[in-house]
Amino acid sequence: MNQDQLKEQVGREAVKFVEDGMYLGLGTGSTVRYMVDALGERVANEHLNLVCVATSERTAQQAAELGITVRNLDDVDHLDLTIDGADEIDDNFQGIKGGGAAHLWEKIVAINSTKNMWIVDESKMVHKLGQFPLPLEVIPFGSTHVLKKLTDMGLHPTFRMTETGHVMTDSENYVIDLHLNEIDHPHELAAQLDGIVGVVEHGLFLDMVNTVIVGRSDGPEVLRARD
Ligand SMILES: O=C(CO)[C@H](O)[C@H](O)COP(=O)(O)O
Repeated sequence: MNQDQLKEQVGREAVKFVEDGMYLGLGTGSTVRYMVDALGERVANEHLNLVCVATSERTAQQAAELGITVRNLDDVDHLDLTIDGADEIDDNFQGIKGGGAAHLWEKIVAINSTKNMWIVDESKMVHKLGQFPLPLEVIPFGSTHVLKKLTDMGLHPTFRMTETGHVMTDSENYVIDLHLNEIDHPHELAAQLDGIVGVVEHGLFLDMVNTVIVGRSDGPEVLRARD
């Protein structure tokens, strides 16, 4: 099975956990895209009553086009479950997210969700975080000074760019990626990054996920991370 097939496999597996009446958070990314397609099929075929909150404009649009009810986070009082992708998950179920520049909204939705599930192909499972560049969402105003500070801290930052300029998030902020190779102490790094004025949010998602579904050639593996 290739990577796309594994992503589709976990996307389809994840929607089996969705129950009628749920308030559901929808993540962002290519794996989530398959999940939302599968969710749309269930909504259409089984007439499920769901209320969904999306973590990006992209996901909101896809879901709405499939006839899934999408509301703003501020218009719901709770979320039962959020299903999202991830860029890396380590042996302790700590994660890096933000490859799709959506980690700010993803983290806000995640912390307001009773349960969180991540769906990944097996290439995302690592022993130690850090091979994947760690994304930060930063306020454009003064961001070159934030970049310099991060450089001085030895964190090897680069702005995430397109051919035409800065990658912009849905909140119209920039993204800086930290090229770290290895993150020995994720909690300490998270605390350091939380203290930098101008950094809105980082892509370390620590102690957050309850269930991980890993796509493997011999079938999806469901891992329980925490209650
Ligand atoms: O954090 C994310 C977006 O900000 C995504 O969940 C993450 O990048 C995984 O994406 P994909 O499923 O396309 O590999």
